[in-house]
Amino acid sequence: MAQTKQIKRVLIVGGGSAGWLTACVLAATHSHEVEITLIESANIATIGVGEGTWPTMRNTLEKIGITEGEFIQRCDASFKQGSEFVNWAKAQNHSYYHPFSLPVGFEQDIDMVSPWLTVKDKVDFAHAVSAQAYWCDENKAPRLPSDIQFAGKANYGYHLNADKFAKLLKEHATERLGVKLIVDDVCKVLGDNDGDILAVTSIDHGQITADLFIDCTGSKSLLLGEHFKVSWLSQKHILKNDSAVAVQVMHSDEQAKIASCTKSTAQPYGWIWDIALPTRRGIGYTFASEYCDFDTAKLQLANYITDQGLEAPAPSTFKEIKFNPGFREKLWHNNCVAIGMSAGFLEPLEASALVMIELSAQYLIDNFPKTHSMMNVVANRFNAKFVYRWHRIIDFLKLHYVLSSRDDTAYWQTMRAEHIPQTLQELLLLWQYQPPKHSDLDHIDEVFSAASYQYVLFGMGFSSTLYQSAWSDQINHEVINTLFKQVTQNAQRGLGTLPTNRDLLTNITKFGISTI
Ligand SMILES: Cc1cc2nc3c(=O)[nH]c(=O)nc-3n(C[C@H](O)[C@H](O)[C@H](O)COP(=O)(O)OP(=O)(O)OC[C@H]3O[C@@H](n4cnc5c(N)ncnc54)[C@H](O)[C@@H]3O)c2cc1C
Repeated sequence: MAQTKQIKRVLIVGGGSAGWLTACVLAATHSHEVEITLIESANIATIGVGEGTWPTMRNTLEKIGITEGEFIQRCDASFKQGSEFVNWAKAQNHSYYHPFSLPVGFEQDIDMVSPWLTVKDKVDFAHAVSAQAYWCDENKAPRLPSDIQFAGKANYGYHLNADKFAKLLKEHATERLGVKLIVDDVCKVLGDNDGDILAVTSIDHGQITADLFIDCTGSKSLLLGEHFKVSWLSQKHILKNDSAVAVQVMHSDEQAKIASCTKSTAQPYGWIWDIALPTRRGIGYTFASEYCDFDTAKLQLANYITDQGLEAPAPSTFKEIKFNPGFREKLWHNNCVAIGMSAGFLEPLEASALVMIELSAQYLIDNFPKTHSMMNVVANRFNAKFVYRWHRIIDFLKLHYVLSSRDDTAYWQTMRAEHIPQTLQELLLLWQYQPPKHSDLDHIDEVFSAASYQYVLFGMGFSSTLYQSAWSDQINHEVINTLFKQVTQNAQRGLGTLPTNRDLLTNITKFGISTI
């Protein structure tokens, strides 16, 4: 392709959450300058899981023009305020929150960790620094019925039905944003003389040409993986989970509580996610096949479900999923960029996959290549940024295992002790002397901020006697005590005024959400 050739036609291959989210984001901002086509197969299923989002999804929905009311109603969605981790630090009677809102004082760079350590036996870290922890205890929604769309009393994301979400995005992209849809199977990828992709060949539509190709074909990665042979960097030595069983479970009754955080409960060979939607719960066990087979995992999952007072569904409805945790050595090669599972996937912990799709799509629209020569520069910068991000996600996920004192199986012993990335080892050493702060991480737009590290570190029971001297010498006690008090006052106010997730969602079904 000539270096000055303009990029006018984009072909997105694959219509899962990655394909349709990317199509919407791109079309909402660039449809006047580029023609956007998406090809999806009617025969190859989407992965059909991925039901927890980050708060970034509010911004994404607003940007692409889907109202919050429509999204909630169409996707069977509920409000998510963070994650609860049960029995990760030890095998029994332990839980902590990683809420989405920042710890009080964090934005002002006030160290709340050192003073909290002096009272840590009375209150856990999340409840000391975030009202959101109290609201999660009571399954509260993060917003009032009168709040305008996408606004709330705390930072929040969503739980959703993945199939319904992809359907809504598809409808929005094709009916409102002008994305052209081709339903067909891609059977071949054709290269040109410069090594770029010239076209994909599909069974019924023949050759489909474009200037830029976006590989959203999931773990198949037809373009970047199969055609360009860009290596998959497996991270299984660090994060051993490579399998999952997922199932949909009915609520015990129509008025059952809808938890406002993802509940992640550690198991002998992995962990179980539990996501409550208005009509059902999505529950699954992700585990390491090196230590556990599907039958054992299904049994442990069924036990979890019945322990929750729910009826275990028929064994035939348990969906088996296999994946190889990792990411591609490059995410953008020549005129092809991979977004979604084709680019990478580590494991469901902390729901970092959809947000990587949102970040990739955002980067693409912020730096949309106008010509082929610009594309080379954008590709290099994209690769540097996203390879860095994959490494930081690995660090953060590994942190959850490294800090565990579970000793019940070889799985936990290995996950805790082996193959800890050097960057994480250094941070853990640093944090023995000082609590995590913004400047400990290299980028201003880190996927996981120092606040998230604080929640997980201190939720898991990490402690240091070295911080306390700093607190007693330097910190203004009055300011700190006022901030701690602010948290409990805010928590009490919210407990008195915020509806439960269930009540708010019922209200939204009847009255919608104000858009102005
Ligand atoms: C167990 C598990 C739990 C997860 N939980 C979460 C979570 O809570 N939060 C989160 O953010 N993420 C989660 N994820 C990740 C999330 O599911 C994915 O990132 C997301 O669904 C995007 O998938 P995708 O669109 O890349 O791939 P897919 O959904 O697999 O879509 C691939 C698309 O490519 C099409 N395709 C493939 N081959 C061809 C062909 N030859 N021709 C035409 N089309 C083709 C398919 O038809 C399909 O439309 C989870 C993943 C797993 C495995």
